[in-house]
Amino acid sequence: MTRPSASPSRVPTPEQILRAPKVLLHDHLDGGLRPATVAELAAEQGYANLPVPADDPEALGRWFREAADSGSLERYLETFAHTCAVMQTRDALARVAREAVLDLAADGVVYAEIRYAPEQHLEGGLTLEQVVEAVNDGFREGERRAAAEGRRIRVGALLTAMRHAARSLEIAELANRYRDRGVVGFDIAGAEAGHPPTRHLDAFEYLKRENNHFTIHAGEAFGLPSIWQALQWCGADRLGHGVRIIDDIEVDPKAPEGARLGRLAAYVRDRRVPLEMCPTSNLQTGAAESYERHPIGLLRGLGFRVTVNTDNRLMSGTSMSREFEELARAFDYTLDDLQWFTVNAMKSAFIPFNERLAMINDVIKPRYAELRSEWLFAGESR
Ligand SMILES: O=c1[nH]cnc2c1ncn2[C@@H]1O[C@H](CO)[C@@H](O)[C@H]1O
Ligand SMILES: [Zn+2]
Repeated sequence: MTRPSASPSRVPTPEQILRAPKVLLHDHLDGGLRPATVAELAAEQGYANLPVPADDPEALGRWFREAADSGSLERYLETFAHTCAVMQTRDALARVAREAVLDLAADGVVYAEIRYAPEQHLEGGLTLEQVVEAVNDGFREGERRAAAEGRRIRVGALLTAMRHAARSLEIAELANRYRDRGVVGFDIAGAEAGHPPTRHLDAFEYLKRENNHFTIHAGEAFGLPSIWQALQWCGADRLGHGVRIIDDIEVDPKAPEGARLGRLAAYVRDRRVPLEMCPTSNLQTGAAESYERHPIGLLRGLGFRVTVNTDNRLMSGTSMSREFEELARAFDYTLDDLQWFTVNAMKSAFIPFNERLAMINDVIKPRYAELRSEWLFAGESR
């Protein structure tokens, strides 16, 4: 049935996108600092290696975006040395965590899983446990303050192990110890080429025995073998990025669906494996050429369980709203499409099923319905 007014099927305005409830599954704590916070923490702590003088946060923000805009994941990752450097104390970690929650809430995010690697925050003498507790405290404080401002948001932590290092089992155990205390799952990140996920099999097998959840960065800088290992050897619940699954899909207008799926792509789609896609980040690391040519358009059309994410808000100068705006512009997405991405993300979250369902039915759908019905009252129908 076509709708009586063109409005609901139009590309939503930035203001509508901002107000739409959003769900974020892939966001790095050490990739989402406010530039001014990086500058202030550096000044406070006497960190002298910032690439730009600490009294110019705007230039600092620009530096992060430009340095990350490198065309390679390895160079992109070098910028994290500066954010991690100023996140080595309890107070700094709690502050960064609190601000992340407030920034997401202000952007209309209602549920987020934020990840970080505890092993990268030990230089100031904190233990792994103290790192997790500092971040948890910051998240809870952020939730309280956001609620006091009328923006309710729920946040869970994902503990990341660095794939080039050898602490993944230890971090998996840490995630398991804190699983009912703010931590909802586990991840591995870092340079992909040369560091296959199977190096960390003991960590994944441990988490499976504990009935815990994990996602794996795979199919970003490296292709199908990485995705295949993450799913079939490691047993990942979700894929971080996963964009290279496109290599197993052949576009063919004569095929029934307009494309032919290889065995792995078919498995990913048919098993409803959630793909945590991060379009802007992919443009920066060279994993995609442009928004218009980003694989998300094809994958959404083929019914993969695609979600939209920010990855690193500082390095990509982005937000959930910005990612949605770019995609809406590139693919003519309507509020229905944005709701579809959002429901996909909520279905794929690592919190209990009843809570995911309540978020979908009692928060996400009613608010999208409200947004979709606004045209009725805008005078356009008369
Ligand atoms: O897109 C990415 N691919 C792989 N690793 C990443 C990406 N973004 C951030 N990190 C890595 O994850 C660590 C913990 O948050 C960051 O310090 C960074 O090294
Ligand atoms: Zn990432």
